[in-house]
Amino acid sequence: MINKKDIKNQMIQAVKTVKQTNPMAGSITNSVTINFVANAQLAVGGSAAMVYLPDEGEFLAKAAGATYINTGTFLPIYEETLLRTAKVIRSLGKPWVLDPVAIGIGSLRNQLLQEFKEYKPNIIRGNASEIIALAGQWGLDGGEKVSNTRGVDSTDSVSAAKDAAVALAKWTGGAVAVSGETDLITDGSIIARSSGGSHFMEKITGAGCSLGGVVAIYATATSPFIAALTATAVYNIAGKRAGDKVDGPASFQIQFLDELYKATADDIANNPFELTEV
Ligand SMILES: Nc1ncnc2c1ncn2[C@@H]1O[C@H](COP(=O)(O)OP(=O)(O)O)[C@@H](O)[C@H]1O
Ligand SMILES: Cc1ncsc1CCOP(=O)(O)O
Ligand SMILES: [Mg+2]
Repeated sequence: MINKKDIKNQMIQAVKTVKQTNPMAGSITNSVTINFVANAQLAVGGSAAMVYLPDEGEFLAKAAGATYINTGTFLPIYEETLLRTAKVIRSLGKPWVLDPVAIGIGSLRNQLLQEFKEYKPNIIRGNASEIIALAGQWGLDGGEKVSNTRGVDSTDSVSAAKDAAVALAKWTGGAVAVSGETDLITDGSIIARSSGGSHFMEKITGAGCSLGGVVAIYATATSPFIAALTATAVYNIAGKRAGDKVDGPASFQIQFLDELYKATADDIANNPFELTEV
């Protein structure tokens, strides 16, 4: 039986722990939004560190409470960096978040995303098209073998990605977060739908990437499902508040970081979400 009150209490605990302990999550992420990812992680109370090289990825995997891997832009060195980092994470049993940005573009990205199937990321975060494409590439229910991703933006609805998200969560034993106007988070048996945010989130680059980085910060302090739900909730409340105050994307980006910083544990747990069983 799902207990919403218990879930809210766990969210509150996760937010407070992060604000009190300033946990570090390491990131290997794309060069487009790397600065925004770090700023968002700091705004919620975490500590950020970004690297590109193999031994530095291994170092952060050991030093950090969780790791964020985002496949948005590739360099040849990533073949070595991503696999060596993932091996260390797995050997230590630490949580990590995969954001399969731009799945379907290029051979190295697709080869590494295939190899990650056996590394079972604790949290997979992506937009609907990326989640459907990853489930398809991994041969799981709800996926499409031919990726509909047009680049980095989604061409599918969040509800169309439900079966793919559930299948991915069952495969990893962790959680999956699908972003969009209403976000869907699942651990394979419970589905949470979190609402809020702003249409301006589609008009800035890095809303999704930075959400993934913030999921990694909360994953240092709580379970994959609560981490994904808490990060999604803070994005929805901060996005709503920022969107109500501004009239364009540039000021939205600035205001959004302020609202991420200002959101309290109660604000975040009280952002609307619905729970159902799979
Ligand atoms: N139309 C929208 N209305 C409200 N929030 C949105 C909307 N589109 C995206 N978001 C929010 O923006 C963040 C990033 O989601 P999304 O744009 O789907 O990711 P990506 O940037 O990876 O494609 C999430 O917090 C999501 O809830
Ligand atoms: C535009 C772009 N190109 C490669 S990665 C990237 C950023 C994608 O960011 P997000 O998925 O958060 O919109
Ligand atoms: Mg994205």
